[in-house]
Amino acid sequence: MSVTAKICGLSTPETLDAAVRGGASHVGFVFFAPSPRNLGFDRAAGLAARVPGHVGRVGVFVDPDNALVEAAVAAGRLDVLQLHKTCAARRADLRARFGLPVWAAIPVQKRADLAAAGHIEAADRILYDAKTPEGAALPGGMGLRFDWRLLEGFAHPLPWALSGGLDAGNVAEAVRITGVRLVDVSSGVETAPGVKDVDKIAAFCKAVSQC
Ligand SMILES: O=C(O)c1ccccc1N[C@@H]1O[C@H](COP(=O)(O)O)[C@@H](O)[C@H]1O
Repeated sequence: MSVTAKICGLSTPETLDAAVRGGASHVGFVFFAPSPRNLGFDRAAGLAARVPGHVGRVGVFVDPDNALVEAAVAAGRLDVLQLHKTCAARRADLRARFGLPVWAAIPVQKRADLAAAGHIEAADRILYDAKTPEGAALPGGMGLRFDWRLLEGFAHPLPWALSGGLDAGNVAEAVRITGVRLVDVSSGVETAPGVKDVDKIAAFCKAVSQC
């Protein structure tokens, strides 16, 4: 079975096109004001229009209110809600309200963090992401990774994806260790926070295609 990629935090037509050209299965649009990748609705609409039908548009949110999600879903023509720091009750509400699948981010640093997956509710996919430091401005998108060996042999209760510190040079190892089939990258295809790079996107997609 092949491995697919989500390229997250896209904000320009050139880099979005590079992700599509590279064969990404998903593209990610961030709607979180403190992020250097935060998208305005007009820009999101322009990018969304370039995404072909076979590529999923994922909106990335941090405990969002309904108004934000409503505007983002409309502008970004979202297919998926990726929710960070959002409790199960709120995930259930958003899933029902917008009729979209929910990816629940689980921050991982140590084995005990995986317990959250065991009793996950109101999620269609788990996204195991590296835990960012206490007090960090972002719950993801900081290029941090966790020990992938924690996922070795883990009984995943749902479809799942892996993110956190992936790049073209390490994604094959992450796939080999964890067996993941959907990898998610942001910082690893950037030259600076929020600045995506066409060549790095191409290299990441190529590395994933060879897994
Ligand atoms: O990318 C962001 O700015 C961001 C903001 C708020 C929540 C999540 C965010 N990004 C997600 O973080 C992971 C991993 O990113 P990285 O490759 O380590 O930089 C990915 O799932 C992004 O969707």
